[in-house]
Amino acid sequence: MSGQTLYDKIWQSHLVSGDDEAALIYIDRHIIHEVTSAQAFEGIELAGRSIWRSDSILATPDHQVPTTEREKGKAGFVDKLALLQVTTLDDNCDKNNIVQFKLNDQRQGIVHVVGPEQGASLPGMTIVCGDSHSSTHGAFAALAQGIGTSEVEHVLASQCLQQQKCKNLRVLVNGCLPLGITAKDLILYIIGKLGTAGGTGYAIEYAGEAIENLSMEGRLTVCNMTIEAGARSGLIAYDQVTENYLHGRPYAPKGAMWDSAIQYWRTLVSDADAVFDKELIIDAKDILPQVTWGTKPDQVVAVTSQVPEISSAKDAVQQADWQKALSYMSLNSGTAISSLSLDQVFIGSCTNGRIEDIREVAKVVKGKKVASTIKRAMVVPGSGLVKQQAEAEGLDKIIMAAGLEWRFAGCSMCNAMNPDSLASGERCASTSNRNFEGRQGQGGRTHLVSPAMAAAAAIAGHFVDIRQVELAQLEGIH
Ligand SMILES: CC(C)[C@H](C(=O)O)[C@@H](O)C(=O)O
Ligand code: SF4
Repeated sequence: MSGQTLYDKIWQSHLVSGDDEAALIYIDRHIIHEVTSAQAFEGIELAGRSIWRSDSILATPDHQVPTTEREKGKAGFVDKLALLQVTTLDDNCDKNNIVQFKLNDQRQGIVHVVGPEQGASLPGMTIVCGDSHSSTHGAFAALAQGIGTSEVEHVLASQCLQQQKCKNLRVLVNGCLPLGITAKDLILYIIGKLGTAGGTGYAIEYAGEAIENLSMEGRLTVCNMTIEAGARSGLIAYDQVTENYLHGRPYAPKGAMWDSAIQYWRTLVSDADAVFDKELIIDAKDILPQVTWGTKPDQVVAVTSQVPEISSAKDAVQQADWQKALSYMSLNSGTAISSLSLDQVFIGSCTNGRIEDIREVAKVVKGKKVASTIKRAMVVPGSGLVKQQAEAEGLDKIIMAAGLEWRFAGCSMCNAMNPDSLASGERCASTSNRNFEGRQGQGGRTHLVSPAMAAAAAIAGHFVDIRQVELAQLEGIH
């Protein structure tokens, strides 16, 4: 018999009953936010049930919170429906003894930034959240996935989830990422290769030298966008990087508990003889800075290339798809990506709202000014603690001196469920994860990029090859 994959190991240790087709798995950690939990709590109440394990739940409001004037608290909400959602989350958490980092708590932030930074997302855990980007937490060698509101209710009531087992897909990234190429470029490149449905039915394990060399933040970025390739879960093996990151975090085990936890965590790797159902092998040195041109995350090219020719699409279906995307994005085939001028720049989200991302941005914009043609460029930390850390390092000052706005934590313009959005027709360089039609505001046009690429675009007013910027910076130092 061959060895087990990391996914198989966690699956097996959480299997309560059933088989691969219809299983019941136990859930260790449940993270909730204001958008997808209200109806679940209501369902529980109507059925006369109670919450099975309140201490497995961590809550924070993120999607609908305004990112300005946080000092006003709830009086800062213009949208009364958004306020009702946040207040309902407060009520549900208070009533059920659920830990919540409320609006004015320094620890508030985007669920997928908060869980990891608190050490609430731990290796070997099954982690769910009523949110599609829950795959993020799999970076800790955990089985993490997004669930729907009815499943949120199921987990609240029973601590279990009904599941069909996934097949195993390994994405092996050999070699080292070249200068200027980040985890974001890597995952956009992978999605470009896999396609938005390439991961459907699979749990993806990312492995190889380039993955091992990523920081925990970078790994979170990679796992975050797994859902954009159609897979619900993305995982990365446990190693020293994972261990160093978790040590001392508020929710991580302490003392003797830590010592025994790491003994178990160190087994959370795929066995050398594990068999994967499918494999994608990538050479890290082939990756250039990525920019999406269309309305799906797999419609992506290198910053050095052009908007593709329709005739190069693989079939008639894709041709029609590309045509539609070009028309929505107001682009012509053959246009150089670097010639696209931008109206707005958004830096933040659960993909790229962590401290390392903000450091990258500060490095690029330091001593420079946002181009006069850019209407607005904003940096939105993924959590209050990221904001606090950035301010302690003086990054906010550098960012504001360059003319970018410095906001309070939340999802912000990632999906515009709050006051931050694009106006119709505006073109935006965004560090978020989705470029769907209307995602950042009705008629808005989104190009997904890395934080450094977004920052460089804010300064230039159009896309530039970050490798040139970084080379110039290096030459400036010598
Ligand atoms: C609001 C929520 C259900 C949604 C999701 O699950 O993805 C959001 O986070 C998003 O990214 O669009
Ligand atoms: S930052 Fe964006 S992708 Fe992440 S949870 Fe919020 S809306 Fe969803």
